[in-house]
Amino acid sequence: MRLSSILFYLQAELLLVWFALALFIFWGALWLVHFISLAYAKWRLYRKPKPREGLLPGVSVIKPLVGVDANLATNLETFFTLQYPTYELLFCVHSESDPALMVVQMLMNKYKDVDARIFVGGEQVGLNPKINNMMPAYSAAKHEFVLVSDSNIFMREDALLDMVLSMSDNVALVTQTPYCMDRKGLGSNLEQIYFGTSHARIYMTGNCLGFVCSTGMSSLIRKCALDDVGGMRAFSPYLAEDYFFGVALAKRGWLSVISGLPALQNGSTDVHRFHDRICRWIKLRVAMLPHTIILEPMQDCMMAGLMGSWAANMLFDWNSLVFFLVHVLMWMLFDYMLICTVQNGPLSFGKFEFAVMWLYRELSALPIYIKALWEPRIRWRAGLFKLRWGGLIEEVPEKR
Ligand SMILES: CCCCCCCC/C=C\CCCCCCCC(=O)N[C@@H](CO)[C@H](O)/C=C/CCCCCCCCCCCCC
Ligand SMILES: O=c1ccn([C@@H]2O[C@H](COP(=O)(O)OP(=O)(O)O[C@H]3OC[C@@H](O)[C@H](O)[C@H]3O)[C@@H](O)[C@H]2O)c(=O)[nH]1
Repeated sequence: MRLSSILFYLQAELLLVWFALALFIFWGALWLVHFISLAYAKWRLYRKPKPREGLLPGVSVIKPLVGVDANLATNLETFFTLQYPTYELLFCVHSESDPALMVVQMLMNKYKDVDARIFVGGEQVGLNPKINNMMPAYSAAKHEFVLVSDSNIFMREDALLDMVLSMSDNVALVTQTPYCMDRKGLGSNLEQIYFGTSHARIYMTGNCLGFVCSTGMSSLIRKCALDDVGGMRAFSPYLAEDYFFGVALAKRGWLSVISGLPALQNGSTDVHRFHDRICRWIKLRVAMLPHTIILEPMQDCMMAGLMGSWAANMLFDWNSLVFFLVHVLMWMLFDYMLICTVQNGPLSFGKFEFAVMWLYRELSALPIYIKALWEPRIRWRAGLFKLRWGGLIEEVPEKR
């Protein structure tokens, strides 16, 4: 063999070793994320908030609604029975014909002494339909804090108090960590496992390390701080208004924190709808934060296992199959500990069912990710959208 060929092979080998080392360090960092998320969840979730001196501030609760599902009445009723001294409920629907209106009216008749109003038709301030829907309520909100709460949220009686008590003087945004109520059905269980494991891991670590990752299904906002960055209307060019609230507030030096109680999503769902929603969220993240195009699939269990086992084999000659299997088993164990912490009580499914559904979710993560990249258009309720890099919305006209 010629000297130049030997040198070429040596250089290629060295490059591979460096590449393997980088992957191995990344794999190690993912385990650090596991530890941080578990420790942070144990520290922050379900801890008793410190009582506040003086009067509790008033809260305007904005409920954007579109249509009805089997649990809507139950979920909305929990807002009429909140244990909190001063709050108003502001229900928003796009049109007079929305069936959610009847549900709200029925509840308003049942709880006549709760301060509640309905806003119909929204205000067209931009392309984000949720913002358009909420705009009249936001303009009419009379309290110092605004709680944006999606239609599928079930509130424990003490949840609003818990959120307000998490709001200190330097904080402008308190989000409830997205999680789920115990529900029956494969779709609901998969959703609960996703939010209690993969999502919670990043949400806990992101919040612990001060990254903006606000998922706004249940978020308490200091109204003067949001007004200071342009009010709600300023975020109508974005589909992921919740994330951009967090970014804008952080730029002004405000902190975002999580509350002690997680958000209890209690909409009716199935496997198909769950996948669609995850797919839609991936499209949002890819447009807003292009670096997640590579990072996101790499931080999933299976992909991380493949990378780690190849790197460990390359660097230390360890058996790849054994490494991969131990990796998956340990990852599942850490995820189980995390979901138990977020649940703070027994799960509604057994350990074996957890293992099977967790495996299915992890194995489907990459195909769902590829599907999301394959079709960049986003269907959200009645609208069809496309996002430009940076997260700005482009409306896509429906084909007739
Ligand atoms: C060495 C470890 C590297 C880990 C990098 C992780 C990169 C992000 C990968 C996956 C994202 C997972 C999902 C996070 C939850 C987002 C849920 C969501 O999409 N919500 C949208 C709808 O409500 C919302 O509009 C968007 C919110 C923005 C999410 C931003 C996610 C970035 C989080 C960064 C945290 C990094 C923590 C690890 C640091 C070592
Ligand atoms: O056209 C719409 C669509 C949705 N909405 C409302 O927006 C809320 C969230 O809608 P969905 O439950 O369909 O969607 P998601 O749970 O995936 O929302 C999530 O992702 C997109 C972000 O903008 C949201 O803030 C976030 O909660 C609901 O309360 C829904 O009623 C509208 O008011 N109008």
